[in-house]
Amino acid sequence: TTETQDRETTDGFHLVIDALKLNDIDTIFALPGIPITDFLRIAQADGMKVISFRHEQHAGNAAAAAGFITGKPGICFTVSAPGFLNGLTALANATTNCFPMILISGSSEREVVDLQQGDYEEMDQLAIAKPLCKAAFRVLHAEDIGVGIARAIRAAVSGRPGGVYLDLPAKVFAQSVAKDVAERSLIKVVDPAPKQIPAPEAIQRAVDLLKGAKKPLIILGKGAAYAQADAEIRSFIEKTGIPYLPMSMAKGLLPDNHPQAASAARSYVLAEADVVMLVGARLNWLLSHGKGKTWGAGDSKGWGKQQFIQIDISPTEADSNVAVAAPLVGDIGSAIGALNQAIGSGLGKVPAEWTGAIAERKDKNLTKMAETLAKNPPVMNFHSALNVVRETVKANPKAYLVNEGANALDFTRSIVDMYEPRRRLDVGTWGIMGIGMGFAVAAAAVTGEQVIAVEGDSAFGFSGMEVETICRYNLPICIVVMNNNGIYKGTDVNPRGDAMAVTQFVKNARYDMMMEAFGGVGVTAKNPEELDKALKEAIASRKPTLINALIDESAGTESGRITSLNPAAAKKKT
Ligand SMILES: Cc1ncc(Cc2csc(CCOP(=O)(O)OP(=O)(O)O)c2C)c(N)n1
Ligand SMILES: [Mg+2]
Repeated sequence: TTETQDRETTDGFHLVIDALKLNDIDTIFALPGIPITDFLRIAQADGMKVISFRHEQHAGNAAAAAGFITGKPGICFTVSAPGFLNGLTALANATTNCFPMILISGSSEREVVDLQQGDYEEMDQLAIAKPLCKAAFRVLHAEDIGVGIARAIRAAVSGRPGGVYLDLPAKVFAQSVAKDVAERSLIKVVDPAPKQIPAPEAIQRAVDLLKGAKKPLIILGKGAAYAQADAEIRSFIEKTGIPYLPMSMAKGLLPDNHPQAASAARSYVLAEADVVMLVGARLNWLLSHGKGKTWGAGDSKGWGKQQFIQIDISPTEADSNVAVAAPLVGDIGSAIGALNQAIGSGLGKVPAEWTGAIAERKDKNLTKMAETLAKNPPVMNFHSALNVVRETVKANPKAYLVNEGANALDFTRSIVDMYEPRRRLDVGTWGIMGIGMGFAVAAAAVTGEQVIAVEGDSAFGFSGMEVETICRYNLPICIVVMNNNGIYKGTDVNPRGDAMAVTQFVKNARYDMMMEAFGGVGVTAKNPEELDKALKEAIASRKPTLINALIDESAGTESGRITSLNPAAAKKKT
């Protein structure tokens, strides 16, 4: 109307940017195309950091990792339909990992989609996203963009964090809105992740259980790392003297060489503990569902003797697998803070039989590992290569370590100690391949810190094209491809002999040349000395680097640590 034209106006493009900026969000991970290209150009011109990827899954993974690192929702923008679908894997994985991210996709107009009239990239994206994420919203009027972004932020970070989908039909971007109306429509979200204070009786129940324990154990999950309650957690562990086990992305919450770290005696402590306190750790497949041999039970489905305390922000997590004697519902910072309050200077000494037995097994296992690591076989294997990475991370504790693969994952998790919180980013709850380059770009772009990505050669292949993205933004990322010529190993055989075996790759592939193709540094490392030299140079130069580490192709095992999940393996067991 003339009245609107008379007053100054803004539009949907600018309202999205203003809403993100108002909520201290300054970075967007995206892949341009209809209908978001102009939006991304305007966002970049407006001072937002816009990082364009070569595949939307990796833009989405970057948004998820940014969420885990910062506690603010990472933002991923995609085009409609196929671009949206490519982003969904990252959105679903973020939701499974409880990482806060918002996937914002352009979409076709509702009237065309709802009549299925065959629009360009037509898809009912909102309906498809809903089952795969924590919350999903659509905005049809530019005046509602403020509410849409606010709801998406609050849904992503409040309670148990997760992935949120926000659907923006193309024409919303171009809608004009009177400036004064627009200003009033924006929301700066107040307290998006409110503290959830645990009930005093829940605290007391947990303390009583710990007081009576002869063999207590604390398990730190990635939820404990995400909580950014590092000092509270460290204080509770050191005041009680209770041994602890960090799950992979909780490594570094306390330094992995901490005297109370029990990772080197993992199987012993899980089977023998009598009271186990889970902190932001779910009793899922990664902890054998709290049942069976892992927990000292006779048969595979049996429950162990453990009594569980479970600190989780979700009130419905307890009893998901086995009974939880002391559910402690709340945010981890508040829960651990209240526990620290309740125990004062501590709970009394942990029985020496327990800590002594753990120390004995730790020493034995660490000595065995040191001997293995000291070997320098003629053909570099996972151990001799990862011994170099171990020393490199020890010398650069603030570096981010991205890790995926099977053997490349399992061996790195046990050999490479972490010393700082939230520095290890890996395949998480799903065990998904392909997170590597997206996670690496996010860590480098959001923190400016050096990133070392230890990649199985198969795992690297899922996101390898993003080396161009890494070079384009000149990010301090050093990729170490553990090249053993295949998935799990390179020695598989095709009995017919008429083609490579299904898990094999081109022998001694030159992944390093992929990095050189885009102006980065490519190196082949045939032995630990060459690997060490290349890693040192990459960290000194902070240049995008890919080290093609040639690994003994017979060194791995099928599926690494989870061989038993293969159906054939399970069949043999019956
Ligand atoms: C999206 C997706 N597709 C397939 C798979 C299944 C898988 C698990 S681990 C892995 C790669 C193992 O080979 P890699 O060379 O990376 O490591 P290494 O053992 O050191 O040789 C695959 C394909 C998963 N988890 N996710
Ligand atoms: Mg491999």
